[in-house]
Amino acid sequence: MNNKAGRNMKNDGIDSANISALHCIDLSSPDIHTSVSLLKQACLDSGFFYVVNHGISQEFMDEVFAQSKKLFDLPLEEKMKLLRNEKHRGYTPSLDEHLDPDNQINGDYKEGYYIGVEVPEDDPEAQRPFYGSNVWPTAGKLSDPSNGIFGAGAHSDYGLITLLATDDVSGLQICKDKDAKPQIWEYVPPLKSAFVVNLGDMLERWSNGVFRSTLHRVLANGQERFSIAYFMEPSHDCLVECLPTCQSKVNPPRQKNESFLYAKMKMEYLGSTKF
Ligand SMILES: O=C(O)CCC(=O)C(=O)O
Ligand SMILES: [Fe+2]
Repeated sequence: MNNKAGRNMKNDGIDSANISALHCIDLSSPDIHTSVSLLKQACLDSGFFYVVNHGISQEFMDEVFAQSKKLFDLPLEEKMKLLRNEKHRGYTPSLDEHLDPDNQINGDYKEGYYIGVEVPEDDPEAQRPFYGSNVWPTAGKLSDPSNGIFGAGAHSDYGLITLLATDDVSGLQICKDKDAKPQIWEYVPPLKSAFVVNLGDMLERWSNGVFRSTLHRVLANGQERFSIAYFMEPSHDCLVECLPTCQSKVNPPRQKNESFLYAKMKMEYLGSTKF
């Protein structure tokens, strides 16, 4: 994903909002008990946390970001040859996506490039929604929330877990209480070599609302910004049913059991089924 903007600010633009203090899970730590308790606390609190020492080398990540920059630096007409298909794979130009229509005048200013599990065109699986072949191969705006201009509008991710790698430009914000008035947005600052991890709606649903899928958005601060998100999801047939440890007589399951595909399509097309 690429957020471009036309002018540089004199700082990184993060002085006007709170900064979120997220837990950092060190996968190389021998102290599993502490890691597990930090992880649980993060899942209960906001569903957002950092992961470090995850085994993916900085050199590899630098190379992935360099390739991403090369792709987004191509002239628009070249990128349009990779335009997203009906399976949501491929290039999404600036303003193509509209993650928060209630609060956005235009679409998201970000550009995107979506790929998923590669399924050959002649494979029966390729006919299923969201499955299929991948599409292979600027001066922008400063965000202005009061005028509905965002790099990416407010949304929560609908899958299980999202792993997000970003460059060192700030932009991601979370809102832990979506019903608060006014909403309070906190920056999640980039942390070198870490992935930002966040839980999606399906995990919130699985845990009967115990684990949190938190609203987030991206503000463009005047600098070019690159991020790469990996959305982890169960198979389409997987039944999303409330975990036994997350229900009781006084706290019965709040959602019906549904296949992941059905629940996902409902969220996509009929609006959110979040608690
Ligand atoms: O670019 C970012 O920091 C967040 C992207 C995001 O929220 C998403 O792709 O779902
Ligand atoms: Fe997201």
